[in-house]
Amino acid sequence: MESSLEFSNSFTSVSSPSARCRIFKIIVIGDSGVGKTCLTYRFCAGEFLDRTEATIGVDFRESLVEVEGEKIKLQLWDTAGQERFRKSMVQQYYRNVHAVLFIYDVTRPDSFRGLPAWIEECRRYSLGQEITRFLVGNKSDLRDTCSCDPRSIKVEGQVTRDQAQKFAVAHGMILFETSAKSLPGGGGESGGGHQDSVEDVFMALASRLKRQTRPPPPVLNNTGVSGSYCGSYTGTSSFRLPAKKNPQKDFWTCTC
Ligand SMILES: Nc1nc2c(ncn2[C@@H]2O[C@H](COP(=O)(O)OP(=O)(O)OP(=O)(O)O)[C@@H](O)[C@H]2O)c(=O)[nH]1
Repeated sequence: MESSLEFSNSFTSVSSPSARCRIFKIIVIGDSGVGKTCLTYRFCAGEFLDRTEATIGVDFRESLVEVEGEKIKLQLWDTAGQERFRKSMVQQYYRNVHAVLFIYDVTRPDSFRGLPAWIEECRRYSLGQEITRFLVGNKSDLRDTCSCDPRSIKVEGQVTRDQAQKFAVAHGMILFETSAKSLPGGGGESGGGHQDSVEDVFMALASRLKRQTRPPPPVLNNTGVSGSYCGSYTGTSSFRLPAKKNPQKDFWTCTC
């Protein structure tokens, strides 16, 4: 059967013949509706995506960032939270991953309680604590304002930073609380607690990945677009994975 590659993009591409960059594959996972699409879109497109539909399969976004003079490409795999939209694709998600972002919604404890299942799924695909893992509580703009110290008071119906921090430590993750909706610089403090910007989260991730000394596993070029889009761009795009397997290529570095 021929590959059924569907690809549409909204990249703005500035070619840069001499630039070399490392590419890191990051999968973004968590329950449906926690804001995976909004977070990745916010980082890549710089704005809040007002209307979203449940992701089917995977959406694919990329952003080229610069960390201490080195260009790094973050390839974000925004995966479907709903089981029925994941199914046959799951194996592809977990191949050659450099980092995992576990997302929950700070206003939905059920999405926090769902995290062990996502960790277990990662473990089944051999992604353990040796992989860079960030825990991201999203929708902090919706956190109830409370004059009390949010680290010690459990706000009914919400996941406190303290709970999340304990979970993060127990699972070798770094915790961020953020909002895909908040305006940059608007509301750094939410409910008396600290709120990270979406940019902070992804730049911290890029920094962390940059420091990786050993070459990460190669990124599978499922889309066939990585090579052709190596350059200076950020963008957002969706694709369906090919129906048949593509040969793996080493995209540890690319010459644009
Ligand atoms: N207030 C607020 N709403 C948000 C935020 N992030 C996402 N949302 C809303 O939450 C809903 C779900 O967001 P999505 O980004 O589609 O969630 P998802 O995790 O990608 O969902 P699936 O694709 O089903 O896995 C949408 O209505 C968004 O507008 C946020 O930071 N703050």
